[in-house]
Amino acid sequence: MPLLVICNPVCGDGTAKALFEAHVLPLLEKHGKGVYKLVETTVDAHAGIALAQFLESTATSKDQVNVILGSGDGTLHDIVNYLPSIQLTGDRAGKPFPRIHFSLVPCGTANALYSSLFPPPSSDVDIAYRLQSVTSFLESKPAIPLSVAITNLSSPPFARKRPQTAVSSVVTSTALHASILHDSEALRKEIPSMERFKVAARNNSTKWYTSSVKLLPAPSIGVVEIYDPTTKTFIPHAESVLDDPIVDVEGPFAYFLSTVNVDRLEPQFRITPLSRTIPPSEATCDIIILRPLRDPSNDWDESPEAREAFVAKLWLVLGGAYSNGAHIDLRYNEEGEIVTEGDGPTVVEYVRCGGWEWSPDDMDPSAHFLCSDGAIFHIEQGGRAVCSAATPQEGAGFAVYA
Ligand SMILES: Nc1ncnc2c1ncn2[C@@H]1O[C@H](COP(=O)(O)OP(=O)(O)OP(=O)(O)O)[C@@H](O)[C@H]1O
Repeated sequence: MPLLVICNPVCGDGTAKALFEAHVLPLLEKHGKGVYKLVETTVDAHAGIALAQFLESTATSKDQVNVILGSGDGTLHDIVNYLPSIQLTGDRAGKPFPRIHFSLVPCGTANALYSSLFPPPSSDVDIAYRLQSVTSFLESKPAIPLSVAITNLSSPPFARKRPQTAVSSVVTSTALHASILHDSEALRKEIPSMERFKVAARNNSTKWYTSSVKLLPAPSIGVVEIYDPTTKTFIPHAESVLDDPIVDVEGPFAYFLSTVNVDRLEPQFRITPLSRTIPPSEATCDIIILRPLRDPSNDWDESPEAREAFVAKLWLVLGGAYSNGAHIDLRYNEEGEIVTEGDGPTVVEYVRCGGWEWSPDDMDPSAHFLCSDGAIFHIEQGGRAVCSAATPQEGAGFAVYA
């Protein structure tokens, strides 16, 4: 079975190539795994094109295809977006794509998927930690199918345009997370370090995002589920029943972030922790929603003062994600203080469902950003984003050694 190695030399701290030369390639050789082709990506989005060319040049192979991928999440994103958008030519023309099995070597900045599959013991990780997915491949362990979240960004009906599609294997977000990713890119020249994310977060901390949201059930469950901190389980959402399962959620929103496959976006930032501790039985989106007007101390007040007052609560929630996902159990007391006990309203709504729709208010430009695995998209005026989770069929799609 031919083996393709793809390495992004510019991801993370730029040491992927050295890591491959010193450790990954010798390990493959030691196990008799001849590398059919070694690709160092030379430009943005190169990985998907290289994999498509590889598939076309190995058309006789009926087996699954194995790829060793040295990168962060963005390079995987390039692949999962490019392949479904093309038709293979040559001997593969008209034939279905084979299943593609990835062995991940974490070389990026955040490595959300890898650190979700292999939670790091501490912030200091050694070579053995980084070679676990390759080792699983070498030990012929089964690969886990990757779910994807497919988001269609549609224009207003009168525009008569095809929707734009974004495929995520990690995160799809709007509101604060999308704004941080958007603004930090603009700050890259001025602040090349990771500090730019902190600056972008501070600059956006008082923003609330106006949008209408619909939560859609996963087909086999039939209703939208919500996490209940009392029972520590997902229960049917109070507004979702089998014959009327769609839940309408009104903003404003401070945070709206949806994941597939991962419980964290960085090694210690467990934003959707239950995707690991209560794994879903089918492809679902785990969504964290923070709506400031749920705060009992807020009397439907959207003034600048109310937004300023909420910032400390926002940081408490995000701090909880850094404390092993503790934010999902936080509640408000009657005074609107955030507490860890009692039976007050939960601070975040942690939803598990089949998909969602985000229809931003035309008057709120910041609500029009959407982030798909770090790539930023813009929802047109009058348009909306519709996201649904999907799992590949047997023998197709993407899988990863874990
Ligand atoms: N030679 C190259 N020059 C410039 N960009 C590249 C090159 N090769 C790949 N890229 C781009 O680099 C981007 C970032 O890669 P990736 O996300 O894998 O690393 P990261 O951002 O450091 O990690 P993470 O996503 O885990 O935070 C990808 O979008 C990819 O298209």
